[in-house]
Amino acid sequence: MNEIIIATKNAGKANEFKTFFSRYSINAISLPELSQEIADIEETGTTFAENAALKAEQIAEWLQKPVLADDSGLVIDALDGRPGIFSARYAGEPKNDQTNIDKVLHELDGIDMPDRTAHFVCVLAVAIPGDATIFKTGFCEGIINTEQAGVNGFGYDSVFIPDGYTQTMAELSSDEKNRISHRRKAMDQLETWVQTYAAN
Ligand SMILES: O=P(O)(O)OP(=O)(O)OP(=O)(O)OC[C@H]1O[C@@H](n2cnc3c(O)ncnc32)[C@H](O)[C@@H]1O
Ligand SMILES: [Mg+2]
Repeated sequence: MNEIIIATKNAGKANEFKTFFSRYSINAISLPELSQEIADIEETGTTFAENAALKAEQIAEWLQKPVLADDSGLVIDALDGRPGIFSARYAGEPKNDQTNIDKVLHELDGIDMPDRTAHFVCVLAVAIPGDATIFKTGFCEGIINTEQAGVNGFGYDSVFIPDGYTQTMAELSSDEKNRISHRRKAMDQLETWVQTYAAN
């Protein structure tokens, strides 16, 4: 079976990519599954694209193989776009989904539903040794609930209600999330590349 390395240590993301790539009979392999230990890449960029490129290009260089990286995050309008590129570590080190959620809910305290609009962003970078890096972006619009609900997914899913739904992303099945998510939308943009890769 064809393989692709996914430059992530986030198990939630990795599982979503495994599902997406299984449609093309491609085995998506995340960093903790490799036999060699891969050091953390510092996400020093100022945009999702810069951080996605840092992750994909450094690991493609080390492994001399095509590598896909995902840099993603939650952009909340009432917080001037925060946590944005800082989503993973919004409440500081070590990164922790629950303390990040607590911080966001606290900062939105007193803000009514219509003003709690937000969107998830996913930027994918595909780095191929010797080639120009490819970038694709996807969005998922919604609102931040006043309380947490649901246990599926990861990150901020338990407080994010996608537009057109009454449940949080964490109350949706993984199939449903994978149909509407920012990550899925970005993967849809990458479809032509993935089809070519699968055929080789
Ligand atoms: O860098 P890698 O190793 O891929 O893992 P990470 O978790 O640090 O990933 P990012 O740097 O891209 O930060 C993304 C953060 O944005 C949030 N996030 C991204 N996609 C999400 C999703 O589908 N559902 C909920 N939260 C998400 C979540 O807090 C992630 O930790
Ligand atoms: Mg990260």
